[in-house]
Amino acid sequence: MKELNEMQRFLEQLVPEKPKSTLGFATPYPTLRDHPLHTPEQWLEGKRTDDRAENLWRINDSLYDLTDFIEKHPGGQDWLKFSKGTDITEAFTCHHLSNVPETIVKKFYVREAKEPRNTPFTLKDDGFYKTLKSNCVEALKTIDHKDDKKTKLMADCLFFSYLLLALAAAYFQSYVLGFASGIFLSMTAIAAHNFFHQRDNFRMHYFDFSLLSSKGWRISHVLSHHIYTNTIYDLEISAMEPWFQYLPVNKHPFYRYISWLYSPIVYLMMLPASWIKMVIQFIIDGGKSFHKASLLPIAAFTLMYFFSTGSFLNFLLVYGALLTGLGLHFGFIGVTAAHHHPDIFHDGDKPSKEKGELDWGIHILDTVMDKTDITGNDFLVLTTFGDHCMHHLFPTLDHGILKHLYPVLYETCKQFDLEYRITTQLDLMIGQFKQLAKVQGKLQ
Ligand code: HEM
Repeated sequence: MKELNEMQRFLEQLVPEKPKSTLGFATPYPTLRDHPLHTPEQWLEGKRTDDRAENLWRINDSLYDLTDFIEKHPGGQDWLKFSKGTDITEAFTCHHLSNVPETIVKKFYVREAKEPRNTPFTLKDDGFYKTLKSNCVEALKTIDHKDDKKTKLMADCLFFSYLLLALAAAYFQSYVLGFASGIFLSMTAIAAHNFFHQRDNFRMHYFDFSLLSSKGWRISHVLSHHIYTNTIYDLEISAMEPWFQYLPVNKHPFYRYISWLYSPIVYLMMLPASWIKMVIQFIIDGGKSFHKASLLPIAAFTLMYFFSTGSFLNFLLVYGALLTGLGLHFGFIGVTAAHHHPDIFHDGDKPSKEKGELDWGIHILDTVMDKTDITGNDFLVLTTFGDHCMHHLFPTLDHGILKHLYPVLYETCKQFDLEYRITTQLDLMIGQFKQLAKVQGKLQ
């Protein structure tokens, strides 16, 4: 009995503390944030409840009915279907570099919103982000765009290398080849991330082979993580809880330090768990969120089995080696990409505010650190989430183009007296572990 009580006390201590935002969202705790499934669809459902968009699309304080534009949207239908009933101000501003969308959207104006926005972010015409954007648009006129062809070629080569290695692994029953194909699949998926940010294209579906979903990531990564980076509204933060707790709250030492040891296990489980959660979500919503691309990993699995020369059990072990290479590589590169370090803002830290307001672009500068040893190498940039600061600020720009815009970023930061930060991959790796152990927000 005494042992049972002690066990219960221990388990109670493991329940994570609810994080509090220091940014000032009007709805201080996101609806459905702690649902155990953490699916992208649930995140959207919570956002619809919190965003005060009155079942329409909200940009600043105006409401629009874009129903008739969904099928005409040049970026693809997903974006407008997903975002119905939400505030799309930041997403709308950072996804378009031309003025055309601003002109078109006026046709769909309905009325002003009843309540102020839920967000602490601003996007003023003379603020940092919009100034940077117009400087970048000017610079883009003189930039040679051939580098995006190189990016496409690299993504295609990575995909075919993964496929060849996977088939060879099945044919020769080789765990080493299986593991190597998993690493190539992870690099393919990271490269494909460049493409699901853009208008619909076939390369975005390379991502789906990794058991992750390009459609799901357009919500969890593009609409959640990119806009609400490192805040309580960032699904890439909440979906990792309780195992990885990056926000500075009171945490049990188990999560602070033992997470350093169990990290590789979480990396291994992350992708299969995400695929299973996606299937559960299909069941919950009666197939509404189903999309054909989620069958691609099954097709690849079947093709591998077709090439397999050994027993089914042996084939499963080879496939397990592929999943091991995939999970370890993707997990490690993902968590050390750019966002987790004690010097990087996490909700609970003191934000840098400009005249009491937080320009969204400044929030991105606060939550990203680039990597000195990656930048300048097109292949590494594409396969390790490199040039991440510019990518967050202009997500539809191809990764091959981003490097040309850094001089504009340095100049605009100087103009606004802001700091652009860059460090080494090793520092980010160590910093990620330190951030997991961090319990107190940096308030100075
Ligand atoms: C959640 C909000 C939105 C997102 C995430 C989004 C995303 C995108 C993306 C990814 C592209 C392709 C960009 C490229 O490949 O260069 C695009 C293009 C475009 N979108 Fe949207 N969009 C959104 C809302 C809207 C709205 C409300 C309108 C207008 C009513 C609009 C009009 C356009 C137009 C005209 C283009 C063609 C490119 C351009 O002229 O900039 N979008 N959008």
